[in-house]
Amino acid sequence: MHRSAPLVVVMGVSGSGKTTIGQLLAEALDVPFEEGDAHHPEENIAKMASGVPLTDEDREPWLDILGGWLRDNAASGGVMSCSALKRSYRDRLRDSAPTTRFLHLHGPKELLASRLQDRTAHFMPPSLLDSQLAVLEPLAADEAGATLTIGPLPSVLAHRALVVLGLAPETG
Ligand SMILES: Nc1ncnc2c1ncn2[C@@H]1O[C@H](COP(=O)(O)OP(=O)(O)OP(=O)(O)O)[C@@H](O)[C@H]1O
Ligand SMILES: O=C(O)[C@H](O)[C@@H](O)[C@H](O)[C@H](O)CO
Repeated sequence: MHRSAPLVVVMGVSGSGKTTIGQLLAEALDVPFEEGDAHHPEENIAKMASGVPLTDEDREPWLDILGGWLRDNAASGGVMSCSALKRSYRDRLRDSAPTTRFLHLHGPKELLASRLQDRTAHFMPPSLLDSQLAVLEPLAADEAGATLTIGPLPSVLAHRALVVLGLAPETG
């Protein structure tokens, strides 16, 4: 059976595990992984590091760069981490790459906060979690993709991701 190349954006608020799960998923699919945060303009990183949330305008040029990466990798496949907090942001990415599927990593605030507290040497301060959660528009039923709750181990989540996204190897 013909299947189009897997093109996945792992989305969610800060600390939800986008990078961790995205890397494992890319490995399992044997496609490149791209860290969305690596494409933020320096001003965006400085803003977040100083404890100020990004605005729609701050995110626009960044989303366009990420959309370009998705477009360039649509034929061969890829996995990218990107918070993609709002529906309008995801629409913007889909405009560039219509076959994009989203994996939304979703979890309780307490768990997210404890992960951010434990994580050192990262520009994103735990204090921005509230603003991330306030802005988040969960993946809607009409958007291609799936949502996973983040409690289990990364390897378990990556395996579940393959299944819920319909990307697990066919059997039989
Ligand atoms: N399923 C998991 N179980 C336990 N710890 C996890 C899990 N997923 C991620 N972590 C840990 O939680 C922290 C946040 O994970 P990660 O950096 O992957 O999240 P992120 O969504 O990419 O964050 P950000 O967007 O802020 O960069 C890391 O220290 C990571 O090791
Ligand atoms: O849209 C945003 O506000 C940003 O992409 C953030 O989500 C961070 O870059 C990321 O979570 C790093 O911690």
